[in-house]
Amino acid sequence: MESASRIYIAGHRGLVGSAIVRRLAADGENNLLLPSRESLDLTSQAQVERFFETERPDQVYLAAAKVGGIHANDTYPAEFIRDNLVIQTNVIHAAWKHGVRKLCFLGSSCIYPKLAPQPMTEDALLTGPLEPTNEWYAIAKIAGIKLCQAYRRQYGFDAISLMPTNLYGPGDNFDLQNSHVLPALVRRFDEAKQRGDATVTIWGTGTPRREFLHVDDLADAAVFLMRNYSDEGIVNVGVGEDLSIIDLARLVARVVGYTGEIATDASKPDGTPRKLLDVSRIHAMGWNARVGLEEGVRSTYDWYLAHAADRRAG
Ligand SMILES: NC(=O)C1=CN([C@@H]2O[C@H](COP(=O)(O)OP(=O)(O)OC[C@H]3O[C@@H](n4cnc5c(N)ncnc54)[C@H](OP(=O)(O)O)[C@@H]3O)[C@@H](O)[C@H]2O)C=CC1
Ligand SMILES: C[C@H]1O[C@H](OP(=O)(O)OP(=O)(O)OC[C@H]2O[C@@H](n3cnc4c(=O)[nH]c(N)nc43)[C@H](O)[C@@H]2O)[C@@H](O)[C@@H](O)C1=O
Repeated sequence: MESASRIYIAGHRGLVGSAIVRRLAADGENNLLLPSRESLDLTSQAQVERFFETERPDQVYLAAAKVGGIHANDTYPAEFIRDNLVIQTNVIHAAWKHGVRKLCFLGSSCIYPKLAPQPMTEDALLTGPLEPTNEWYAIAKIAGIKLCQAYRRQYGFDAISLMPTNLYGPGDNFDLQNSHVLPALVRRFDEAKQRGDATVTIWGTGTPRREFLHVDDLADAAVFLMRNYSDEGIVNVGVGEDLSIIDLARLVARVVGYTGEIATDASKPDGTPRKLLDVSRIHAMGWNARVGLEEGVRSTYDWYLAHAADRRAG
């Protein structure tokens, strides 16, 4: 039987979108709208309007965005601010206009000030200057939060905003230049092991601290909040624990089986010194992350190995 709710997952081929599809499918949701990128370019207002008018989704998970790690954010500031502003404005407006019942917007922990007190509570938003390497992306994400809040206040549109910490898992981007640190290190250590390299050099000083959430936990939180939360306040989604980048590198090296040296390269940017979310708000609602970091890195490495041949072919 077809589920009653028509659910559109924007960005369903990406890390987060594909995890939300898996999570909803596991619950028996089989009325998912998954248009191809070729048939629906979300930067085109006309295409977005036509899609919503024709398909009439009931719910929307907005997981389509221009996304990347520290180097990509710093190198393509125009694309990061423009694409994200345009995609989210097109989708949020069309969703409201065509009667969507509920929308989930995904922000990021980088919306908080560079030197926000740790762990960062939701109230830290707009209390200080942003981290320069990703301020373009962060400004777009803050505008997305404000769009959701404004459409709720003026039109009563039920749009909620989640702030995930750094994510990883199956379906991640393993590009050496443009990805986030965790997938980059998985690939770097795996390739170094294959070649028998004596040293792997990671970017920056290794001292910044980051928090990592498995994408299946994020998808679970997004579905949980869509079912149980309806307010304008943003909600942090993380594990509430962080580690230094050098310790992450040691963990990934151990999982991959790389036994050489690990060096640091201080000429590369560190980014924000620490980014740890205060997750007491979502814990108080009854949600907790489940996947431990080592277990998550192991399963991500397995996924990477199973798909490395596809990547080489592509
Ligand atoms: N990854 C992370 O660590 C974090 C991610 N987030 C947020 O989660 C959300 C999803 O990120 P993530 O899954 O990692 O990113 P990915 O890059 O893995 O996926 C992004 C998706 O958006 C789609 N997309 C991009 N531009 C367009 C467009 N113009 N038209 C249609 N589709 C488009 C891509 O399509 P295609 O597959 O065709 O390229 C892809 O499926 C984003 O809002 C991001 O900001 C928040 C915190 C951390
Ligand atoms: C999710 C989040 O992601 C980004 O912020 P970030 O956390 O700084 O990003 P990152 O994962 O790329 O790096 C984390 C740390 O790790 C170090 N590092 C070491 N070696 C590699 C390496 O090989 N690749 C990368 N990418 N980083 C490396 C790197 O120097 C930095 O100190 C933003 O785009 C932001 O917009 C955002 O939302």
